[in-house]
Amino acid sequence: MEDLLEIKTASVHTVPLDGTKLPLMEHFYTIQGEGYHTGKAAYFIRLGGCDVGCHWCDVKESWDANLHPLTDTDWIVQQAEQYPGKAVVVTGGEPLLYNLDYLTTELRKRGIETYIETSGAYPLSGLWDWVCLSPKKFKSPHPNVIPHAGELKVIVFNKSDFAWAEEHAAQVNPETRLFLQPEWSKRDQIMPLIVEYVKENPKWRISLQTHKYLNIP
Ligand SMILES: C[S@@+](CC[C@H](N)C(=O)[O-])C[C@H]1O[C@@H](n2cnc3c(N)ncnc32)[C@H](O)[C@@H]1O
Ligand SMILES: Nc1nc2[nH]cc(C(=O)O)c2c(=O)[nH]1
Ligand code: SF4
Ligand SMILES: [Mg+2]
Repeated sequence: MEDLLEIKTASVHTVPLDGTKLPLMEHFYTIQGEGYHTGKAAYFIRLGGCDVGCHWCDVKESWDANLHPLTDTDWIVQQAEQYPGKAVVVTGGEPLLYNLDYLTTELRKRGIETYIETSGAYPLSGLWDWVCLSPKKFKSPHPNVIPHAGELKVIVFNKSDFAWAEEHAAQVNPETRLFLQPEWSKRDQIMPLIVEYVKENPKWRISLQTHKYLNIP
């Protein structure tokens, strides 16, 4: 019994606040599938841990940070450096749970552009060339993230999400690019509504999860 308890206790991460270690779920070089940078080669860093609780989340395996090994940030940066595409997408889970200053500083020193996918549920850390803010009903975005959004990418699960998208569009900068992305499991029902909505409200663009159609990570 005691052994078990010890193992359980030892598996709970204490993530250093200086960002020199991060819980890494997976990392892969692929094509950005969504949003403004769709089609661009990028190295993805997926950090474990999220408490936002979107019922339709397509990476629920990321939620428990303790399942994902605490990894030296220097090692992560070394992996990113090996690829010809000089852009990194930091995602999760919710990457803003962690201090991303060290990770992004080290990436930038090596001439790598830094992009983040975030719900904005926690304050912004890190130096970013592009912030994709995808706000959620389940935990509102932190006010310090909103002005940094290069793009606002709202997931449309039902009709009421259009009005909700407009509420957030009213809060971002006038230059922030606006995207509506169908929730994957509802795409067949929702896509025709998004098409009609964008034709009537052309400040919005459609974002599709193109990597899922291409069968790539
Ligand atoms: C898995 S999340 C991780 C980053 C961050 N937690 C967030 O939600 O922005 C990456 C992107 O996938 C989107 N996403 C997650 N589940 C989805 C689904 N079922 N259909 C469409 N987009 C989804 C999120 O809104 C976000 O833009
Ligand atoms: N190819 C590809 N593009 C993506 N854009 C955002 C993703 C994410 O899960 O954050 C993602 C992803 O998982 N794969
Ligand atoms: S905030 Fe992102 S990672 Fe967290 S549950 Fe929602 S979609 Fe999934
Ligand atoms: Mg994804």
